[in-house]
Amino acid sequence: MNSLHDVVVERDVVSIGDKTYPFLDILGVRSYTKGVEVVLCEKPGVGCMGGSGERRLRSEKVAVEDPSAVASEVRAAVKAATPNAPNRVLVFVNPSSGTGRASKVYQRSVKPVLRAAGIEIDLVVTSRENEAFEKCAGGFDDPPGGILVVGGDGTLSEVVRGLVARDADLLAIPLGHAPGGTGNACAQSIAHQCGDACSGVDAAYYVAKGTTRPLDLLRVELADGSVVPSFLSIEWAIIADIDLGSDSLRCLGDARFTLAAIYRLLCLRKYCGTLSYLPEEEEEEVSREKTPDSTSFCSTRLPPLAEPLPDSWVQVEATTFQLAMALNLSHIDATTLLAPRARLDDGAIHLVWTAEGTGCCAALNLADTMIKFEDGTHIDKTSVNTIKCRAFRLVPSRADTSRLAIDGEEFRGPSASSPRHNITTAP
Ligand SMILES: Nc1ncnc2c1ncn2[C@@H]1O[C@H](COP(=O)(O)OP(=O)(O)OP(=O)(O)O)[C@@H](O)[C@H]1O
Repeated sequence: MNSLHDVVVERDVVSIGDKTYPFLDILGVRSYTKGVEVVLCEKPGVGCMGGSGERRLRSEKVAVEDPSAVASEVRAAVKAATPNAPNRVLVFVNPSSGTGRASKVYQRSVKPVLRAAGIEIDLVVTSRENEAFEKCAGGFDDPPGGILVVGGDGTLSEVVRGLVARDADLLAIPLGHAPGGTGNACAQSIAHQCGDACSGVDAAYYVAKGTTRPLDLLRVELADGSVVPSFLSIEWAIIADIDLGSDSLRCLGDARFTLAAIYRLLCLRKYCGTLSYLPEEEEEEVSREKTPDSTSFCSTRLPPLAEPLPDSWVQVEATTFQLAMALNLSHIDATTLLAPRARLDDGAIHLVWTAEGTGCCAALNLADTMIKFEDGTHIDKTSVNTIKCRAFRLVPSRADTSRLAIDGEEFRGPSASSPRHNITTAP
């Protein structure tokens, strides 16, 4: 039997000898004396087509007459089936993420997948805060075919901000997030929407295959005139206090959020300000000033912060809040499904707020709301308001000392003067 008979290429599958594999499951193939070894990355039990279990790496040997000819033919067929697969990927590993979890995820899951796919790895193990930001903001002589963050949302946020600071066109480089942090909201939201497992192997697999999905980016204008990109969330009120206030408990992993939530519920406070939004159907107002030759992130315009909002905006009646946050993605960590209807590229901001009072009843109701975050059923409660909008403006009252987090990182505005935040989507 010659090599041509050893390989039969069809639309979605390739047969080697007496074995048949979907192209999408094959990461690589190498020849040895008596045959070829096929490296596969499959969903357990069901091949590449279904199931939500974590993908697994395995290899299989198949005896063939002309191993090197068969290996080259299969490689060429796989390449043709995945034309966007990158040759080189920049990988950021934050060794401090998730109390050291990221380094293990890189060694055990990410590196073996990228290596098996024959992808060159430019590895940056961050040694301090802002290193990923500076590396991306510095630009690339030879831009990588993809960037994979092995860490948490904070490291991913540094990469996004760095790319935007350098040149918003760099956002065209595919980004991946291998969950190595504490919250891993981005990886979890992608897995939730795609019906996949939230795992390092899955994230590396999609980067290796060049499989992408568009993701909206929010443009946040702060009172000091700065503009910050956001892919995940804008937190204010109790959630910001829980998230930022538990930073010193990072060593506890996920448990830090539970402890901080209990403390905040026991010492419930009011958060004062005004919240206005541009309803989802008012799309034109945000998009009409986009110029055709620049990216939407840079060109989207909102009413200046010093100016009143047009009539098409809706002002929320309440002026004291407990919960008030905006989501671009469904999750804010692995188990908090705050915006169950959010899709990666729906062009909408999902606002969630409650405006109860203080005291025991309010605390118990809020505790019940937070328990329901796990499966997203909080949106069925009458005390929880959820709105899909195109843009919103948050103006904390002058006396309000609430913290503001963008993608989980604290941003301090010049709160003494005019603490306003103007936020829009740039899908
Ligand atoms: N070597 C390092 N030592 C300490 N901090 C670092 C280092 N490298 C990066 N950082 C900083 O660590 C911060 C937190 O990292 P990251 O968000 O990845 O992990 P996490 O907080 O555990 O996860 P999550 O944000 O998903 O909850 C980042 O904002 C980054 O600036």
